[in-house]
Amino acid sequence: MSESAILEVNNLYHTYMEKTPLEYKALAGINLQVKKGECVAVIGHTGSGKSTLIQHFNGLMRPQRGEVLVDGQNLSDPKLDVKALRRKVGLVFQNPEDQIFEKLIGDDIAYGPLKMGLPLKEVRDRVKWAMELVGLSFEELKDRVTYALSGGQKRKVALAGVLALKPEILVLDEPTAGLDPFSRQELLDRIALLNKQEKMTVIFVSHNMEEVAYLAQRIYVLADGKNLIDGTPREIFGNTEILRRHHIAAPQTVEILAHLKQRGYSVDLKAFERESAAKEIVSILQPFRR
Ligand SMILES: Nc1ncnc2c1ncn2[C@@H]1O[C@H](COP(=O)(O)OP(=O)(O)OP(=O)(O)O)[C@@H](O)[C@H]1O
Repeated sequence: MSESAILEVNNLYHTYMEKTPLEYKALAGINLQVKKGECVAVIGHTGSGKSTLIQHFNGLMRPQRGEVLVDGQNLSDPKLDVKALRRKVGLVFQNPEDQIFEKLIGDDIAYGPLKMGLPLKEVRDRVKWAMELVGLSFEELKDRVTYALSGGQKRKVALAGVLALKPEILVLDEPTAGLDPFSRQELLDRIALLNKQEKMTVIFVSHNMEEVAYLAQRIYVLADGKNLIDGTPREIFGNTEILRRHHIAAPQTVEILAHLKQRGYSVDLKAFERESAAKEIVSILQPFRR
């Protein structure tokens, strides 16, 4: 394990339904390294293996070949303490319904901390902390039933349930899928806060390049269960050749800057962050003449 990596994947393979007519190679030699405190996005076309990969991070799937190391611990170790691993690596599924089991919101979020054997006072404090972190009012919502929640609220409850375990690494599969633009931005801001203020390492899967550009410090691009490329958002989104060759959708700002460049304007394609892109656009406007 390299010194600063909190999570490392070396040459990981996974084949579904092996040795049956439905055999499918979902991962075919993936390598990935995430440093403590980083926010990393995993992108790639549908079926490229993203969800299969991240389910290895908390021991939900075990390596068939290759290895996954979390904080130096090899997840193939037969003596692996899965409970301790799941406290360290919190995985929020694509579909929140898959991880909400209790009738009341407060009970659902308290489930993990109670299973950890924490004292009731600490459980209550954690539930309150996690709910407020994701923007759910503890007093108003703790006794409300989970089945009556909207899709966005369910997503927040599922996230709070994982956060209540205070994981060091937060893994999110399509965190904002199905949310309206306001709730999406709100949740992205909460995730950014967890990464920056709480120093949580964040790994997320997304098809939404605006959200990848907004959150990620580094991006891994997968295709057919293999690594295609990885780099900073500037390296990936600023390289139209890479984007075109690998059919990666670009954030809107990159599209606008690329159109301007095609028309002969001198703009920096790497300036894709909203404020930098706005500056690039303003810089090419003709001076105002009376
Ligand atoms: N339980 C399973 N049994 C058989 N094949 C599976 C199973 N789960 C996934 N696959 C296949 O493995 C491949 C990778 O699936 P995976 O869900 O990891 O892709 P993904 O990149 O997360 O896709 P998406 O972006 O659509 O969520 C897909 O072709 C999928 O059909």
